This record gives sequence, C-alpha cells and structure tokens, in this order.
Amino acid sequence: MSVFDHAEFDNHEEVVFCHDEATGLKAIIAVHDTTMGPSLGGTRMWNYASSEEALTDVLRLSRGMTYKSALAGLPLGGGKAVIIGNAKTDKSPELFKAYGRFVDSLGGKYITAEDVNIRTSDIELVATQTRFVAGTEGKAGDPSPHTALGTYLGVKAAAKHAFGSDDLKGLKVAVQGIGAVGYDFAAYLAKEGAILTVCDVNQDAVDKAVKELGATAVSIDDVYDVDMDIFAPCALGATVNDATLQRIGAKVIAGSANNQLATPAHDKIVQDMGILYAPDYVINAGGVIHVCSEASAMSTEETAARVRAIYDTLDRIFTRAKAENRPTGEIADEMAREILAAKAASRG
Ligand SMILES: NC(=O)c1ccc[n+]([C@@H]2O[C@H](COP(=O)([O-])OP(=O)(O)OC[C@H]3O[C@@H](n4cnc5c(N)ncnc54)[C@H](O)[C@@H]3O)[C@@H](O)[C@H]2O)c1
Repeated sequence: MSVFDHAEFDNHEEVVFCHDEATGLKAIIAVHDTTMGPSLGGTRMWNYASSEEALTDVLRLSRGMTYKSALAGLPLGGGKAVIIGNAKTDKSPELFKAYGRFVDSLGGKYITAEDVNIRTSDIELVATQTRFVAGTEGKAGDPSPHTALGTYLGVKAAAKHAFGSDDLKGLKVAVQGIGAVGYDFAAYLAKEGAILTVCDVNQDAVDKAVKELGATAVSIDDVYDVDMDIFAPCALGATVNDATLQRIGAKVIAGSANNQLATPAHDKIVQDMGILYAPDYVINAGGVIHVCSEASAMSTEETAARVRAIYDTLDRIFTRAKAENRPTGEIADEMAREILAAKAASRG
C-alpha cells in the first residue's frame, strides 16, 4: 500500500504509523495541514477490518479537520488519529501511555482530543506522557453546549435562505437523536417556538424531550416520514442517503451529526432535490471551537463570538451556492481552501 498514491492522501504533511509491541498499540496519526496552526483532531479507536481501512479513515478525517478549523476561523490546522483495536477489549493504561509518547514525539504539531470510543479517562492517560492534548477533565470540559448553540444558529441561517426568515417560530423540525448535543439544540428550538418531533433509541431521552420541550415522539424508523420543514440529524452519520431521501420531505437538512451524507455525491443530489444542506463540519464546529479555547487559551468572549460566527459563515456559503448554482458542501470546501491559500500567500 502506498500512502503517497492513496486516493485520500491529498497532500498530507505527515502520516505517522505508531507501533508498540509491548502494549499491542497500532495507531496512525495523520497531520494534514498546519498552515493555520498546529493540527488538532480527536483520536478514534475502531476495530478496522484492515490497516488500509484505518488509513483511509484517518486521512479523510484529518483533511476534514483542516477545513473545519479553517472555516471556523481558528488558529489550528487539521489532524486526526486512529487506534486500531477493539475499544471493549484492547484498552489498557500502558497502551494509552505508549500512544501518548508517539503524540509527544511530534512536538506539538498534532494536538489530540477525544473521538469515537475514546473517553476522557483515556485522554488523561495520554496526558501523562504529553502536554499536547485538549479536552481533558477540569479544563475546557464538555464541548456539547457550544456545539448545540452553533447548530441552532446554523439552522437559523438555513431557515433564512430556505424560508425567507431566520425566525424558527412555527417551523416543523425533526430531531434525530436527543443526546448531549441534540437535547440542548432542541431546547433552543423549543424556546423559539419551533414545532419539534424527536426520536432516539434511548427512551428516557425521548420522554424527557416530550415532557420538558413539548416535543412529539416518533420511532427511529418513522422519523424520515414525518411532516417537517427541517430535518436535523444529531445522532449517527450517513442518515442522508438514497433510501432516506425518498422519504425526507424537508426543505432543509441541518444538524450536528458528523458525516451526515452517505457519500460525497449526495451533496449534489440534495441540491438537485431543492434541499438546502448545511455542511456538517461547518454547522457543528462549536465543539472544535470549544476545544480550541482550551488549546490556545481563548477568552470566553472570543469563544462565544466564534460560535456565533457559524451563522455568518453558513450565510456566506448559502449565498454563494445559490449565486453559482453549486452544492453547499462543495462551496464550503472551496472556501476553506481559499482561507488556507490566503494564509500561505501572506507568509510569502
Ligand atoms: N458532542 C459534540 O460536541 C459534537 C461536536 C461535533 C459533532 N458532534 C456530532 O453530533 C452527533 C451527536 O453527538 P453527541 O455528543 O450528542 O452524542 P450522544 O451520544 O450524546 O448523542 C447521540 C444520541 O443519538 C442516539 N441515537 C443512537 N442511534 C440512534 C438512531 N438510530 N436514531 C436516533 N437516535 C439514535 C443516542 O441514543 C444518543 O442519545 C454525533 O454525530 C457527533 O459526532 C458532536
């Protein structure tokens, strides 16, 4: 397997294969781009079927972090790491310490945080070996409230373009997933008078949203069929796909979930269907803004201002997508590359 020829390579600055025989650690750290600053992105633990699959995932995710942080106006580049293994059976304190030494060996070019299957306690172990970690207990804390606020503001920006006003009162919103982000997000919508339908595999979460937010409950299978203006995926990725698009009657798709579109081609497909899609990595950037506030000692005011700016960034993306009759995801990627190019040019 050649890394340089890999379809997702996309000019990565550095790709580090980490192996520690004593602990069984197998990890890949991908540093995509440090034009804007040190790369920051979570570490994911997954039982990949092959090292090729792990490489594909980490390359794709690290490039996504470059674009996400650039569009969020952060002094951060993009990076990501994956630990290959079963999160239920393969974790050990020694494994995370060995991983921490690899992170440290990059000298700050990569700052890690939590991602899928990695807990704060795992990151605490990594932090015993390196200071290049963010999202540890007692520092910036849970990013979900900022993610929820940014997602809510992003939905307002989308409503302005799709319905002519960013007032959500009376709009019907289906929220898929009422977890850490989904609940707070739904609470903002309820406060503004949106009409909520919610679903979750966790019945307690659904009951809470029904009781406290006046939401209507629907099963996870039926959520695509409800009468809605806005579909808000706040649970899993890839729920916007060929099958669900036959059923989703919304004019807007905007939520916090990562990787909402099943494939890159769905960016154009949703545009062709007349649906306004808020690119996921733009609308859910509140989380990385929050983590960045810890990594770069950003003030509370600056953090809040950057989260609020998600509205303006999406506003610009939607305006340009309409003017150029192009998909919103494509425009977002292009705007991120423009930010990187301008920064690189300013350095001479
Ligand atoms: N937490 C953050 O700050 C943050 C930042 C950026 C992106 N995101 C993304 O937002 C999404 C939600 O994150 P979270 O932190 O709220 O996670 P979470 O685990 O707290 O919430 C996810 C919720 O989705 C529910 N769920 C699982 N499968 C479902 C299904 N098939 N149908 C409906 N609901 C289902 C879970 O029961 C849970 O309540 C994820 O995609 C995450 O990657 C989160």
